[in-house]
Amino acid sequence: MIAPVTIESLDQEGRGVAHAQGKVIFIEGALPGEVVTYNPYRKKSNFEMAQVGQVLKPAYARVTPQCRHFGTCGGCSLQHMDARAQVAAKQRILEDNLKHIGKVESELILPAVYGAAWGYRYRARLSVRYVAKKGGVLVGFHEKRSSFVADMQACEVMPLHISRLILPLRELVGSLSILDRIPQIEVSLGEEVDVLVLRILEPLTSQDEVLLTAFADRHHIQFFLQPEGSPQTAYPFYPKDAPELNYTLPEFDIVMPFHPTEFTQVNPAMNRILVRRALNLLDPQPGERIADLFCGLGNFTLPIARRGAYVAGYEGSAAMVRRAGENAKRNGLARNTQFVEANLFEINEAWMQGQGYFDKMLIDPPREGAIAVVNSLGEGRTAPPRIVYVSCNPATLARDAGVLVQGKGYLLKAAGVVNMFPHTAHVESIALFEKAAV
Ligand SMILES: C[S@@+](CC[C@H](N)C(=O)[O-])C[C@H]1O[C@@H](n2cnc3c(N)ncnc32)[C@H](O)[C@@H]1O
Ligand code: SF4
Repeated sequence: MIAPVTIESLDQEGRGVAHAQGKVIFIEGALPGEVVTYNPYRKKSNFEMAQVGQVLKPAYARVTPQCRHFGTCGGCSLQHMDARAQVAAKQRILEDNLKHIGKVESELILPAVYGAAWGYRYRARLSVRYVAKKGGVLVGFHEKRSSFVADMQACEVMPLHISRLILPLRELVGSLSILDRIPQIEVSLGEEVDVLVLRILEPLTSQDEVLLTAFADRHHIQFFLQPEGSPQTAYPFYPKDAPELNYTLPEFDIVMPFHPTEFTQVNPAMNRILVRRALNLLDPQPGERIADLFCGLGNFTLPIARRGAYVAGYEGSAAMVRRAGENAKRNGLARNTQFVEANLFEINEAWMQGQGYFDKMLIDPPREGAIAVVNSLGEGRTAPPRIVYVSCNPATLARDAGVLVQGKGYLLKAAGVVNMFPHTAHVESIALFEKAAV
């Protein structure tokens, strides 16, 4: 029998970490401080992956998971932990990454930002699969460590009215002629309309169209269809005259229209707080020239411009660059913004110098981080005195922080987490860097 272990910490996937017989054991479902038994499902010479067995001494933070699919569905990994304790654990993950990967410490730890723990998820990519054995169609996230679609009936992290659509959607797809040719439904919720993008590998029949139309009317949603590979090709199917898909940032008087397959932050309530915090740290002033790198549809660019600064937004997707330009116009901010298409993973110092001097810079990269960006910053006066870095991956933030602090003469003034993805292991964080006085 395997001896019980004491859990020392949480890893980046939300697993408990313990040591036994010279190996590191990563245990799903175990929390720091707990004494547990475990069942290994993968054994290597220096580590094991395991599922929790018995919890012999539970942590104070242990709670009963709210969702009946927790444990099977791969969408959440921390529902057995109190939501506030999750944030504290994520803060620790951020600090540990900064210390061990970046070899830096933040002068100030920003208080963590909390929001609603349930019903926050306004974007989701649901897989669809016809499973004869289950007697019909499944619509849901993948099961943990598997390509099977979970037999989901409701989802607690999605808004209730959308969670309630899961069973009707299963029935709807099951009644279509192409029930085994619909691999995915993308959920994209706005303030005035809820969109479901149906990926279809074969054309619909006229009877299918009648069924979709009736479903949209009954449940007050808009269907988009995506017959080809590229998400940008998705087009409104029914109703064609639905209100536009958008989110708003009332504090900055901004309306942000978007296409249902374009990147937007999954948690719009938290996004408002994230933008406010980023702007407070950046403190843009009229007359300043600011860069917004990985700007997407202008989520930070337009609020910065609203404060009177001139902002250059840089983004890799041509469609998003177009969208950001349209959004700037729409909000009366075209005159103090410019958007540039650039692959920011492949820039160098000469490119950065060619963009001219920036007083400040905001960086919000994908999980890979922004190593080329930080390496491209000059060491002298050409580098912006202040950088706000928004990150969805503490490991790459820590790596880039190491370059900024050890290689480019910045100080890490503040860092903290924003609880953008409750019950998942994802950590959203924000950091402020300033040039050390010379
Ligand atoms: C985390 S999102 C942030 C978007 C935006 N700041 C927001 O808050 O909505 C990262 C953005 O980086 C863009 N991106 C991904 N790879 C890129 C690359 N190599 N060069 C430039 N932009 C890239 C994506 O298209 C996406 O818009
Ligand atoms: S993603 Fe939804 S269905 Fe899956 S465990 Fe989380 S709340 Fe439950």
